[in-house]
Amino acid sequence: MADSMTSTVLHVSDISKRFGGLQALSGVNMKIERGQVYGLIGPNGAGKTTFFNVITGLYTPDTGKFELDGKPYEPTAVHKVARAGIARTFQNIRLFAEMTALENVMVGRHVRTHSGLIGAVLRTRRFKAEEAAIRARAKELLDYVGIGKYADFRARTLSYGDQRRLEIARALATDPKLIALDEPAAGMNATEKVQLRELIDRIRNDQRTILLIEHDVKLVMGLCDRVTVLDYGKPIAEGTPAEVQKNEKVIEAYLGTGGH
Ligand SMILES: Nc1ncnc2c1ncn2[C@@H]1O[C@H](COP(=O)(O)OP(=O)(O)OP(=O)(O)O)[C@@H](O)[C@H]1O
Repeated sequence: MADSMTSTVLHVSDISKRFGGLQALSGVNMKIERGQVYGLIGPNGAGKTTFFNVITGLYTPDTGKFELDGKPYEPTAVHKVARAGIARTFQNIRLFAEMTALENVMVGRHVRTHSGLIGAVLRTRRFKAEEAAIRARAKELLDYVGIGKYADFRARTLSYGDQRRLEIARALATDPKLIALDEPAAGMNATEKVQLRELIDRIRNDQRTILLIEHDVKLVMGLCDRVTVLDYGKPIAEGTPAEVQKNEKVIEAYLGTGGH
Protein backbone atom coordinates (compact mmCIF):
# COMPACT_ATOMS: atom_id res chain seq x y z
CA MET A 1 0.00 0.00 0.00
CA ALA A 2 2.70 2.47 1.04
CA ASP A 3 4.68 1.59 -2.07
CA SER A 4 1.85 2.19 -4.45
CA MET A 5 1.20 5.55 -2.79
CA THR A 6 4.73 6.81 -3.04
CA SER A 7 5.07 5.78 -6.67
CA THR A 8 2.28 8.06 -7.87
CA VAL A 9 3.80 11.17 -9.41
CA LEU A 10 0.77 13.11 -10.54
CA HIS A 11 -2.72 12.57 -9.23
CA VAL A 12 -5.41 14.97 -10.33
CA SER A 13 -9.12 14.66 -9.75
CA ASP A 14 -12.24 16.33 -11.00
CA ILE A 15 -10.60 19.00 -13.12
CA SER A 16 -13.04 21.28 -14.88
CA LYS A 17 -12.50 24.38 -16.94
CA ARG A 18 -15.07 26.48 -18.73
CA PHE A 19 -14.48 29.21 -21.31
CA GLY A 20 -17.72 31.20 -21.53
CA GLY A 21 -20.30 28.76 -22.80
CA LEU A 22 -17.75 26.08 -23.63
CA GLN A 23 -16.97 23.30 -21.15
CA ALA A 24 -13.37 22.65 -22.22
CA LEU A 25 -12.69 20.15 -19.41
CA SER A 26 -15.16 18.36 -17.23
CA GLY A 27 -14.46 15.91 -14.42
CA VAL A 28 -11.00 14.84 -15.60
CA ASN A 29 -9.09 12.44 -13.35
CA MET A 30 -5.60 11.16 -13.96
CA LYS A 31 -3.08 9.12 -12.02
CA ILE A 32 0.44 8.83 -13.38
CA GLU A 33 2.93 6.44 -11.81
CA ARG A 34 6.68 6.95 -11.68
CA GLY A 35 8.51 5.72 -14.75
CA GLN A 36 5.41 5.76 -16.93
CA VAL A 37 4.92 7.34 -20.29
CA TYR A 38 1.32 8.46 -20.05
CA GLY A 39 -0.54 9.48 -23.18
CA LEU A 40 -3.32 12.04 -23.42
CA ILE A 41 -5.12 11.78 -26.73
CA GLY A 42 -8.38 12.85 -28.32
CA PRO A 43 -9.74 14.57 -31.41
CA ASN A 44 -9.07 18.24 -32.19
CA GLY A 45 -10.48 20.55 -29.54
CA ALA A 46 -10.93 17.72 -27.02
CA GLY A 47 -9.21 19.73 -24.28
CA LYS A 48 -5.70 18.24 -24.25
CA THR A 49 -3.80 21.52 -24.34
CA THR A 50 -6.24 23.05 -21.87
CA PHE A 51 -5.43 20.18 -19.50
CA PHE A 52 -1.68 20.90 -19.87
CA ASN A 53 -2.31 24.59 -19.32
CA VAL A 54 -4.27 23.85 -16.16
CA ILE A 55 -1.71 21.52 -14.59
CA THR A 56 1.14 23.92 -15.43
CA GLY A 57 -0.52 27.03 -14.01
CA LEU A 58 -1.34 28.87 -17.24
CA TYR A 59 -5.11 28.51 -16.75
CA THR A 60 -6.94 28.54 -13.45
CA PRO A 61 -9.33 25.59 -13.27
CA ASP A 62 -12.90 25.95 -12.02
CA THR A 63 -12.60 22.75 -10.00
CA GLY A 64 -9.83 20.25 -9.36
CA LYS A 65 -7.55 18.64 -6.82
CA PHE A 66 -3.83 18.26 -7.53
CA GLU A 67 -1.14 16.13 -5.96
CA LEU A 68 2.47 15.92 -7.05
CA ASP A 69 4.58 13.19 -5.46
CA GLY A 70 1.94 12.68 -2.81
CA LYS A 71 1.81 16.35 -1.81
CA PRO A 72 -1.00 18.75 -2.64
CA TYR A 73 -0.02 21.52 -4.99
CA GLU A 74 -1.87 24.49 -6.40
CA PRO A 75 -0.97 25.17 -10.02
CA THR A 76 -1.42 28.92 -9.56
CA ALA A 77 1.58 30.24 -11.47
CA VAL A 78 3.99 28.89 -14.06
CA HIS A 79 7.18 29.45 -12.05
CA LYS A 80 5.68 27.82 -8.96
CA VAL A 81 4.74 24.79 -11.02
CA ALA A 82 8.30 24.54 -12.38
CA ARG A 83 9.65 24.68 -8.85
CA ALA A 84 7.14 22.10 -7.68
CA GLY A 85 8.55 19.77 -10.34
CA ILE A 86 6.58 19.89 -13.57
CA ALA A 87 8.41 20.87 -16.75
CA ARG A 88 6.78 21.14 -20.14
CA THR A 89 7.38 21.71 -23.80
CA PHE A 90 5.00 23.55 -26.10
CA GLN A 91 3.16 22.66 -29.29
CA ASN A 92 4.72 25.75 -30.84
CA ILE A 93 8.38 25.63 -29.93
CA ARG A 94 9.30 28.32 -27.40
CA LEU A 95 13.05 28.70 -27.32
CA PHE A 96 15.21 31.80 -27.00
CA ALA A 97 15.97 31.94 -30.71
CA GLU A 98 19.06 34.15 -30.50
CA MET A 99 20.62 32.32 -27.58
CA THR A 100 22.81 29.26 -28.09
CA ALA A 101 21.51 25.76 -27.50
CA LEU A 102 23.67 25.57 -24.37
CA GLU A 103 22.35 28.88 -23.01
CA ASN A 104 18.77 27.74 -23.57
CA VAL A 105 19.36 24.70 -21.37
CA MET A 106 21.22 26.78 -18.78
CA VAL A 107 18.16 29.01 -18.44
CA GLY A 108 16.09 25.93 -17.60
CA ARG A 109 18.62 24.88 -14.99
CA HIS A 110 18.49 28.26 -13.21
CA VAL A 111 15.15 27.25 -11.69
CA ARG A 112 17.19 25.05 -9.36
CA THR A 113 19.97 27.47 -8.35
CA HIS A 114 20.43 29.12 -4.99
CA SER A 115 22.67 32.15 -5.36
CA GLY A 116 19.87 34.29 -6.72
CA LEU A 117 20.03 37.73 -8.25
CA ILE A 118 22.38 39.28 -5.70
CA GLY A 119 24.85 36.46 -6.23
CA ALA A 120 24.63 36.94 -9.99
CA VAL A 121 25.20 40.71 -9.78
CA LEU A 122 28.13 40.46 -7.37
CA ARG A 123 29.49 37.38 -9.14
CA THR A 124 30.22 35.74 -5.84
CA ARG A 125 32.39 32.66 -5.63
CA ARG A 126 29.35 30.57 -4.96
CA PHE A 127 27.69 32.04 -8.04
CA LYS A 128 30.68 31.25 -10.25
CA ALA A 129 30.91 27.70 -9.00
CA GLU A 130 27.22 27.24 -9.54
CA GLU A 131 27.46 28.72 -13.03
CA ALA A 132 30.21 26.27 -13.99
CA ALA A 133 28.19 23.35 -12.67
CA ILE A 134 25.12 24.53 -14.60
CA ARG A 135 27.16 24.80 -17.79
CA ALA A 136 28.56 21.30 -17.37
CA ARG A 137 25.15 19.84 -16.63
CA ALA A 138 23.62 21.67 -19.62
CA LYS A 139 26.28 20.22 -21.92
CA GLU A 140 25.59 16.76 -20.52
CA LEU A 141 21.89 17.18 -21.26
CA LEU A 142 22.58 18.29 -24.83
CA ASP A 143 24.66 15.14 -25.31
CA TYR A 144 21.89 13.09 -23.71
CA VAL A 145 19.27 14.28 -26.21
CA GLY A 146 21.78 13.87 -29.04
CA ILE A 147 22.59 17.48 -29.98
CA GLY A 148 25.80 18.07 -28.04
CA LYS A 149 27.63 19.11 -31.19
CA TYR A 150 25.30 22.10 -31.57
CA ALA A 151 25.93 23.48 -28.07
CA ASP A 152 27.26 26.80 -29.39
CA PHE A 153 24.82 27.19 -32.27
CA ARG A 154 22.01 29.71 -31.95
CA ALA A 155 18.73 27.90 -31.28
CA ARG A 156 17.09 29.28 -34.43
CA THR A 157 19.72 27.68 -36.67
CA LEU A 158 18.88 24.15 -35.50
CA SER A 159 16.58 21.92 -37.54
CA TYR A 160 13.01 21.59 -36.38
CA GLY A 161 13.59 18.14 -34.92
CA ASP A 162 16.70 19.33 -33.09
CA GLN A 163 14.83 22.33 -31.67
CA ARG A 164 12.28 19.91 -30.22
CA ARG A 165 15.14 17.91 -28.67
CA LEU A 166 16.54 21.14 -27.27
CA GLU A 167 13.17 21.89 -25.65
CA ILE A 168 13.27 18.46 -24.03
CA ALA A 169 16.83 19.07 -22.76
CA ARG A 170 15.71 22.38 -21.30
CA ALA A 171 12.75 20.68 -19.60
CA LEU A 172 15.07 17.98 -18.18
CA ALA A 173 17.37 20.69 -16.83
CA THR A 174 14.87 21.55 -14.11
CA ASP A 175 15.13 17.98 -12.75
CA PRO A 176 11.38 17.61 -13.02
CA LYS A 177 9.26 14.98 -11.34
CA LEU A 178 7.05 15.08 -14.42
CA ILE A 179 7.84 16.11 -17.98
CA ALA A 180 4.85 17.16 -20.04
CA LEU A 181 5.43 17.04 -23.80
CA ASP A 182 2.88 18.79 -26.01
CA GLU A 183 2.94 17.13 -29.42
CA PRO A 184 6.69 16.53 -29.56
CA ALA A 185 6.47 14.75 -32.92
CA ALA A 186 4.57 17.53 -34.69
CA GLY A 187 6.32 18.45 -37.92
CA MET A 188 8.89 15.68 -37.61
CA ASN A 189 9.78 13.37 -40.49
CA ALA A 190 9.77 9.58 -40.11
CA THR A 191 13.45 9.35 -39.13
CA GLU A 192 13.09 12.09 -36.54
CA LYS A 193 10.05 10.33 -35.09
CA VAL A 194 12.02 7.11 -34.65
CA GLN A 195 14.77 9.08 -32.88
CA LEU A 196 12.21 10.84 -30.71
CA ARG A 197 10.74 7.53 -29.72
CA GLU A 198 14.18 6.26 -28.73
CA LEU A 199 14.79 9.40 -26.71
CA ILE A 200 11.49 9.15 -24.82
CA ASP A 201 12.24 5.46 -24.17
CA ARG A 202 15.63 6.40 -22.76
CA ILE A 203 14.11 9.08 -20.53
CA ARG A 204 11.62 6.53 -19.19
CA ASN A 205 14.38 3.98 -18.59
CA ASP A 206 16.09 6.60 -16.44
CA GLN A 207 13.06 6.51 -14.16
CA ARG A 208 11.59 9.76 -15.36
CA THR A 209 7.88 10.22 -15.79
CA ILE A 210 6.36 11.62 -18.95
CA LEU A 211 2.95 12.94 -19.88
CA LEU A 212 2.50 13.12 -23.61
CA ILE A 213 -0.02 14.78 -25.89
CA GLU A 214 0.43 13.38 -29.34
CA HIS A 215 -1.60 13.15 -32.52
CA ASP A 216 0.49 10.40 -34.05
CA VAL A 217 -1.55 7.44 -32.84
CA LYS A 218 1.09 4.92 -33.87
CA LEU A 219 3.67 6.70 -31.74
CA VAL A 220 1.30 6.92 -28.76
CA MET A 221 0.25 3.29 -28.98
CA GLY A 222 3.82 2.07 -29.35
CA LEU A 223 5.25 4.19 -26.58
CA CYS A 224 2.72 4.77 -23.82
CA ASP A 225 2.13 2.58 -20.79
CA ARG A 226 -1.31 4.06 -20.24
CA VAL A 227 -3.57 6.41 -22.11
CA THR A 228 -6.49 8.70 -21.33
CA VAL A 229 -8.80 9.67 -24.16
CA LEU A 230 -10.63 12.98 -24.01
CA ASP A 231 -13.61 13.92 -26.13
CA TYR A 232 -15.33 17.30 -25.74
CA GLY A 233 -13.48 17.80 -22.47
CA LYS A 234 -14.61 14.52 -20.93
CA PRO A 235 -12.51 11.41 -20.32
CA ILE A 236 -14.16 8.66 -22.37
CA ALA A 237 -11.57 5.91 -21.84
CA GLU A 238 -8.52 5.09 -19.76
CA GLY A 239 -6.24 2.09 -19.89
CA THR A 240 -3.41 0.44 -21.77
CA PRO A 241 -3.10 1.35 -25.46
CA ALA A 242 -4.52 -2.08 -26.37
CA GLU A 243 -7.56 -1.58 -24.13
CA VAL A 244 -8.21 1.95 -25.32
CA GLN A 245 -7.86 1.06 -28.98
CA LYS A 246 -10.78 -1.35 -28.94
CA ASN A 247 -13.03 0.86 -26.81
CA GLU A 248 -16.28 1.60 -28.70
CA LYS A 249 -16.51 5.21 -27.51
CA VAL A 250 -12.96 5.88 -28.64
CA ILE A 251 -13.54 4.42 -32.08
CA GLU A 252 -16.71 6.50 -32.41
CA ALA A 253 -15.03 9.72 -31.24
CA TYR A 254 -12.25 9.33 -33.77
CA LEU A 255 -14.45 8.24 -36.67
CA GLY A 256 -17.01 10.93 -35.84
CA THR A 257 -14.50 13.74 -36.29
CA GLY A 258 -12.51 12.23 -39.11
CA GLY A 259 -9.81 10.99 -36.74
CA HIS A 260 -6.12 11.81 -36.84
N1 LIG B 1 -8.15 30.58 -23.89
C1 LIG B 1 -9.24 30.05 -24.43
N2 LIG B 1 -10.38 30.78 -24.55
C2 LIG B 1 -11.49 30.25 -25.10
N3 LIG B 1 -11.60 29.00 -25.55
C3 LIG B 1 -10.50 28.22 -25.45
C4 LIG B 1 -9.27 28.70 -24.90
N4 LIG B 1 -8.35 27.69 -24.94
C5 LIG B 1 -8.97 26.64 -25.50
N5 LIG B 1 -10.26 26.94 -25.81
C6 LIG B 1 -11.26 26.04 -26.38
O1 LIG B 1 -11.32 24.88 -25.59
C7 LIG B 1 -11.49 23.71 -26.39
C8 LIG B 1 -10.36 22.74 -26.12
O2 LIG B 1 -9.18 23.25 -26.75
P1 LIG B 1 -7.75 22.56 -26.59
O3 LIG B 1 -6.78 23.43 -27.30
O4 LIG B 1 -7.52 22.24 -25.17
O5 LIG B 1 -7.98 21.22 -27.41
P2 LIG B 1 -6.90 20.16 -27.90
O6 LIG B 1 -7.44 18.84 -27.55
O7 LIG B 1 -5.56 20.52 -27.37
O8 LIG B 1 -6.96 20.39 -29.46
P3 LIG B 1 -5.82 20.23 -30.58
O9 LIG B 1 -5.65 18.77 -30.75
O10 LIG B 1 -6.48 20.86 -31.76
O11 LIG B 1 -4.60 20.94 -30.09
C9 LIG B 1 -11.55 24.18 -27.83
O12 LIG B 1 -12.90 24.28 -28.23
C10 LIG B 1 -10.88 25.55 -27.78
O13 LIG B 1 -11.40 26.40 -28.77
